[in-house]
Amino acid sequence: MKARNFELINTRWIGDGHPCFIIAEIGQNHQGDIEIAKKLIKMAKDCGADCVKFQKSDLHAKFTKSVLARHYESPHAWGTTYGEHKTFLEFSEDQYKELMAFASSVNIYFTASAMDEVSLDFLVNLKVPFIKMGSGDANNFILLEKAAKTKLPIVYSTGMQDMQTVKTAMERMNAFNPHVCILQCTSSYPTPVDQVHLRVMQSYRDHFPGSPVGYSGHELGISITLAAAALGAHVIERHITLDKSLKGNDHACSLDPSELKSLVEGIRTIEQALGCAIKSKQPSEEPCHQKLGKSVICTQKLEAGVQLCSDHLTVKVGQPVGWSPQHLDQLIGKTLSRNMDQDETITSDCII
Ligand SMILES: CC(=O)N[C@H](C=O)[C@@H](O)[C@H](O)[C@H](O)COP(=O)(O)O
Ligand SMILES: C=C(OP(=O)(O)O)C(=O)O
Repeated sequence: MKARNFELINTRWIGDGHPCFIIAEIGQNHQGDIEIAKKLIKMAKDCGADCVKFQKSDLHAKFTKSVLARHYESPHAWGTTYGEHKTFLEFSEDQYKELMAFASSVNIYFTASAMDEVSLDFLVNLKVPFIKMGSGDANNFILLEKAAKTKLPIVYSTGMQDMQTVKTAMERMNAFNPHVCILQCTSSYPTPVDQVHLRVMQSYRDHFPGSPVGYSGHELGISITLAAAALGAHVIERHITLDKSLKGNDHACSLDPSELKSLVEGIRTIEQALGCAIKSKQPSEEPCHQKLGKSVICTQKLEAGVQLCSDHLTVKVGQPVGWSPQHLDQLIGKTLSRNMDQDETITSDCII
């Protein structure tokens, strides 16, 4: 069976046997202001996220002229046309370099989604450790293949797609690159609870046995994302914000600092609680076992040399804790080494 893990970043693996990798998606919640972007990077680090992520576009490579010229009437618009709006939110290549250096100075991983071929080339040159492919490109096989050919690991989000498209996309990427992590995602802001479908993660696990599987969420709050972690998500991505009431399409469904901190703490607690699949008595159970654990007990006074039969034996809470009830059958036919009282616990030294 293929191992479901790979090295995402030098020494940091994702997948089975490794901690959940938590991506704080800054996206365009920086309001086009590099100082706010730095505050968000610092906030993500302080809250315990593993990585910050931006969205890199070359507007003429990503959008047609008519889309850029389209009137953008929205309370979240930063310009009168969609082009003006997106230009306002786009950082320059030098600003990306500055942000990457800042992330490195606060010791958090940095990457961005490559939203077109020009941006992919730029991010590769920038030497981001892995490439995020967002849902807008989840069916853009040409760009996905180009990303795969860079040989950088890929985190691939799958909003707005069906299973057949996702399967084809994975095949096309895996032909060049085995290191693709796939995220369940619904691209609505905020996502209605009944359109989240965390169970898709299990379908991805079944269909892509060599791939880590995670969740990129746009719902309100943190409980659904915690559930994704409890279902074993290897990677979690959520948008972050300094203030949910700020202007911008994504702020309302983003996590503020207190939510991000709670999410990270919750994920780390869940990971510990998921533990391992081997059932065994735990060290912390010993006091309860000593107080309430049952033992095999004599039903009557018995003399040394008696051969035990089932009528001689019952199961009760006794002192000391002795012969375990699950092994009661092994006592039948055994000879007592000493006299025993009614209600006395059988211990291993009571039989020959
Ligand atoms: C699918 C996709 O790319 N979604 C992104 C990631 O989740 C979003 O952050 C969009 O960039 C954002 O919602 C767009 O908002 P506007 O159109 O107001 O700039
Ligand atoms: C759109 C993006 O992500 P997702 O589809 O996971 O929301 C992105 O990373 O730019």
